[in-house]
Amino acid sequence: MAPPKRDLNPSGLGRAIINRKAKDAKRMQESGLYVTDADSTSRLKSVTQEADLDEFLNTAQLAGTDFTAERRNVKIIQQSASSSQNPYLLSEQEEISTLKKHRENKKRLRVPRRPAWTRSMTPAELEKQEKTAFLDWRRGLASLQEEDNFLLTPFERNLEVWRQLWRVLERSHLVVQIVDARNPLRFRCEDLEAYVHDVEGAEGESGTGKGKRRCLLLINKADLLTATQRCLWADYFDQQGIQYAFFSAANAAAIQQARRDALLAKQENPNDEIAETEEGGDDDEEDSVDEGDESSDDQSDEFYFSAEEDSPEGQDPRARVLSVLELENLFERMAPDLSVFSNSSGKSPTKLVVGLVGYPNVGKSSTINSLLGEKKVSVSSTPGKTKHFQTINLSDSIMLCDCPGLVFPQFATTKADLICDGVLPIDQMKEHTGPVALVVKRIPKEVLEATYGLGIKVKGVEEGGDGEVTAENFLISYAIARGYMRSGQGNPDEARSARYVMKDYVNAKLLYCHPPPDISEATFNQRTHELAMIRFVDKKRAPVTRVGKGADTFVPSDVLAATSPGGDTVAQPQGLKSRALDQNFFENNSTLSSRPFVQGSGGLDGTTFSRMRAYPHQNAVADDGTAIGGRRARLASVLANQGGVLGEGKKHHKKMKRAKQRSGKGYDI
Ligand SMILES: Nc1nc2c(ncn2[C@@H]2O[C@H](COP(=O)(O)OP(=O)(O)OP(=O)(O)O)[C@@H](O)[C@H]2O)c(=O)[nH]1
Repeated sequence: MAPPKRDLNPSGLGRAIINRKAKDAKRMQESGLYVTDADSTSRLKSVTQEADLDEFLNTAQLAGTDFTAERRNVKIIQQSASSSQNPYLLSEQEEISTLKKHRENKKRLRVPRRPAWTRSMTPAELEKQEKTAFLDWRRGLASLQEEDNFLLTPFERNLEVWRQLWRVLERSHLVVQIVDARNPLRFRCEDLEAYVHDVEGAEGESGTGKGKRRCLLLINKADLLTATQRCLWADYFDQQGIQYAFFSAANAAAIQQARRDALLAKQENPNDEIAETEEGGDDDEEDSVDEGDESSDDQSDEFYFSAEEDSPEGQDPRARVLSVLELENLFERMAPDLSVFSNSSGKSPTKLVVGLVGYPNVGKSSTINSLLGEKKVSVSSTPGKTKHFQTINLSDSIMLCDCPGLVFPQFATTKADLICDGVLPIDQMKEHTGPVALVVKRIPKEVLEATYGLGIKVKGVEEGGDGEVTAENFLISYAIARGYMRSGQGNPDEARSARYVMKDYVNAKLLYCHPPPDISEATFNQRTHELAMIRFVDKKRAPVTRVGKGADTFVPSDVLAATSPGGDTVAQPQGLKSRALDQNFFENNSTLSSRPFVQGSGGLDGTTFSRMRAYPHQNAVADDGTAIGGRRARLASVLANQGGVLGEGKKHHKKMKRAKQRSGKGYDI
């Protein structure tokens, strides 16, 4: 008898393992991780946050040696004792002591230096030397983080990106550090300025220009500051002996666009008189819009302040927002003598090279585009768009050198702060209460309400609150006004709302500017908030508000809210009458309490709202509180549409049997 045939099932375990291995290898190749000889594009991927395993493997790879892994000790993070204090933020006292520690340890934060090299070195030797120096640098920062418990910015961890910076610095004669005007000190890297003075010449021209390079701090997005704020910053930078200039790439681009439009109109109607706009004119009027400009959903492209330009502060030349021509002239004025950069054969550079460096998203590409007067460098609101340094001829005498955006190693107080500054990406935000708590602390309630057309209910002392807006009650009001509900019980989706709010904050729709040290935050931002109120004065308010979290605390606006003189519906503290009304409503309509409140006319067909009818695909909760889903939910939705009732179990619905009808007599209905 022939032996039984072996089962040659091609989809067996062996094949599954092979497939999985092939897939994993492909994924790793595509992600640029776990490969030792990656191509140039994946090597240039900016790495600012690494998972523990990635960090471990990358360190091992940089070291190029054997390693032993040590299990880390578990750290227990204690929550703050005070209940009103957000555990993800620092208390006032903690913040003071943390900032003091930062000042004391400032010198330990360094930009990685390119090790000295000679032409006689082989590429392999050079590579090894750079990797070793880089690894030492990373070890120093790791000790700051782990042994001294400092929180650092998610600094760039890819050696290849730092190499780009080294090349830009070597080529440049003037290094322009671009910072965001809303928080210049967050984005200014002091050690970079120190490094610029140590940089040797390019391409092995050792010694050329060492100590001769110049630095300029370009405060971009200056349209977001008032003239008074710019003056206060000017005072601070003057005291510190820092060379600075205010610029607004957005304003410059808007002026250029207006000029192009005017030219186009002139070409179409040659007989029309068109007022010329002077580039680099003496007044700031041209780069301004009316304060009461129509509010829009994306205000990041607009520029804000104009009225103050006529004030004494507006006349202060130090606070002036430079035009494109003025900036170009400033580059030339600040340029060092180029003959000191002459190479070994005595040849001096013919063009001034201006290096532009800074954090991602501070507006380097926008600044270059405005200098060029046309789109040459792609601009994006996603940080890290510029990947490779580029050189661009600005004129016969100036060449620009654009560096990829780099997160420098700097101290931070909390992760929430880093999200607010746009340094940590919002889409990867895992905890939203900290950043939003900072937003509600920085932006007054009236401004939040005016910006979004909301009425935010705050808890008074008798309700267990402190009368201040919390992240939670702001997000709930926002979610309800926008209709952002979580599937399931229909509770407000705070996490989703937080993402939108944080994007508005980072894009300056919710505007807050950090003051120079020792200046009160509230005083510094007072005018900014007043202007925001003017901008959003006509915004309509949402007619719904809430008093607490969860379906059982949702109440219709007409029960809780009082109508303001302007006709808007705003929340008022609950009076006795309202409380009695509430009690009556919830106690006598207990079945209603498990239903979400929906603004407008009840159900989709104008009748009472039924989640089954509105969202038959979603999980639902039966009256007894048990979850119903899948087939049962679908069935329930059909029944609800037919006016039927969901029974106890499956059996009851097998056939629509005629059930015994009760007269209702004997029941107390
Ligand atoms: N309000 C205002 N927004 C600006 C200004 N300059 C740039 N922005 C905005 O800031 C964002 C980032 O601008 P980019 O020019 O792409 O920034 P970048 O520094 O080149 O970014 P990377 O390519 O990531 O390094 C964009 O949304 C710009 O519209 C400005 O002067 N004022």
